[in-house]
Amino acid sequence: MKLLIDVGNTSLKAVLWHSEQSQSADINNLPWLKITEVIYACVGRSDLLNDILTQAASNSINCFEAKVSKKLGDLVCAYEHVGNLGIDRWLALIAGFKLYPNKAFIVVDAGTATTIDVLNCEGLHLGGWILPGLDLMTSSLTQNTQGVFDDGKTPFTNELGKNTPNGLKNGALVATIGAIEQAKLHLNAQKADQAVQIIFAGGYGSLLQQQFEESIFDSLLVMKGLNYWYELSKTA
Ligand SMILES: Nc1ncnc2c1ncn2[C@@H]1O[C@H](COP(=O)(O)OP(=O)(O)OP(=O)(O)O)[C@@H](O)[C@H]1O
Ligand SMILES: CC(C)(CO)[C@@H](O)C(=O)NCCC(=O)O
Ligand SMILES: [K+]
Repeated sequence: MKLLIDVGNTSLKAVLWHSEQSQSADINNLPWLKITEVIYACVGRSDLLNDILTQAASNSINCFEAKVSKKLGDLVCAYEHVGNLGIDRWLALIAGFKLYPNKAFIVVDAGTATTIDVLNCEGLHLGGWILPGLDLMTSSLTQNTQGVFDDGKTPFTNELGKNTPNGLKNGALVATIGAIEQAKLHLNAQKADQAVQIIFAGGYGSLLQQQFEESIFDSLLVMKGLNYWYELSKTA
């Protein structure tokens, strides 16, 4: 089985992958005898990752770090400086492309940051946006103003706010929804007759998914991307 690791800005996630199935991994007690290779991606540095890579090396297990490339199969990256695109964004696009081949889609990864990426039906990444994640949006306001406060229990909804926590939380949610609506315009301009598939991932992905009919949430999107990246890189 493979050990797949996704290091974000807030947390490290690891799963064991075997015969197209994922299984949660206990990073304090990894089954090194059963692991054939480690495939990882990181957008920030991590001591925990370094520790796992050291353990892999002492077990003579090969480790592969996923990197963004200008092309991967039929997928083409929008960035001129591909090394600047977050690897988590590229992996989410790779996974989406495998899930919906020849289909235009938008990937929304909602974690510490919210990223929105647009891919057309030819596999061309048209580009995307980076927004503060929902928590960053609200905390930047509570920390930089006198009067804006959160009560720790108000949910994110798309209603108009009639008190401060409502105004704050719902403002963050609708700003994010509005950005996704803007992303749809970039694909509708290309193909007016086709519905656009939206794929959500990340800690707030499930909440956002509920705002868009016929969209999907896939908590394993980046992990699936790691797995496909490895398969495609081997044959490239
Ligand atoms: N059910 C949930 N599980 C985990 N995180 C959640 C959940 N609901 C909301 N969140 C929020 O999602 C964020 C974490 O998301 P995620 O794990 O995708 O990001 P990350 O890996 O920490 O960050 P990034 O990849 O953007 O650096 C936190 O802001 C957390 O408060
Ligand atoms: C935006 C984040 C932090 C989201 O995890 C990550 O994708 C990243 O560090 N990106 C680098 C900048 C870019 O994607 O243009
Ligand atoms: K992430």
